Amino acid sequence: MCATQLEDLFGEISDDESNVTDNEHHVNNSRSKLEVYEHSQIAGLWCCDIAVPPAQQALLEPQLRRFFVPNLGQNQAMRFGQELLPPSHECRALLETATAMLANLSSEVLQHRDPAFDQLIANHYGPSEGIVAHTDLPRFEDGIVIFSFLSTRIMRFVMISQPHTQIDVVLRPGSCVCLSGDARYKWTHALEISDDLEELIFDKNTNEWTQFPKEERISITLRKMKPNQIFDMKENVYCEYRFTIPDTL
Ligand SMILES: O=C(O)CCC(=O)C(=O)O
Ligand SMILES: [Fe+2]
Repeated sequence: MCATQLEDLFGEISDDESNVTDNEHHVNNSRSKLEVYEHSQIAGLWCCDIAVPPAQQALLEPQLRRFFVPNLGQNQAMRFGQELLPPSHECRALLETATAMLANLSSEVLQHRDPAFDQLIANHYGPSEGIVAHTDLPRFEDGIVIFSFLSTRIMRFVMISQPHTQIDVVLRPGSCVCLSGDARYKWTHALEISDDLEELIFDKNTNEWTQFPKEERISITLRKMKPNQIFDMKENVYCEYRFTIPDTL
């Protein structure tokens, strides 16, 4: 997708790099004009702070909420195949952005895979909910894209070979990360499960710690299954990790 097409979908996308620190490996992704950078400490973690501009977040919110039935405790939904999201303008743009994130990866195969994604997991978190440390299952290809909505949360990455190496990545509403290579296979990722009502986040622009209230959060994770994996899904052996609400996986 070219820049103009993405701008048609999402409106004008800023090229302003002024609030980005020097130690991040920057890529001016000419294909999409998304401002994408590789995390300075986690190889293969590609970040985009403004993947979904605020106006589009507002339009997407009611569409994403349809994945969940909160009063039945249904806080997760999975989709497989070609129709992962509702056929709306905003959802199409979301998928295009996710696909554009793959363009940063070094593997040509990952950059051009078709379909780019055939599995979606939508997660709804309350303030005390999270997800335990895990790596995504080997049945998924490399190149996993996670969008964040509604509130800011910290995703903690831990290097598997050196568990004391822990890096907190701030996931703001409208941001997106792509896990590939080391970030996908050599680090676990988690969202803290605790009754704390706030999270402390280090703001690299001001060099100060800020407290963020933990609020409702929705994430959309897009992945591509490895060949011959769909059948296994039906055997209900999908996940090795659990939410705080039992029986969701
Ligand atoms: O909800 C998120 O931000 C992360 C979800 C995740 O890691 C997963 O479903 O494997
Ligand atoms: Fe994950």
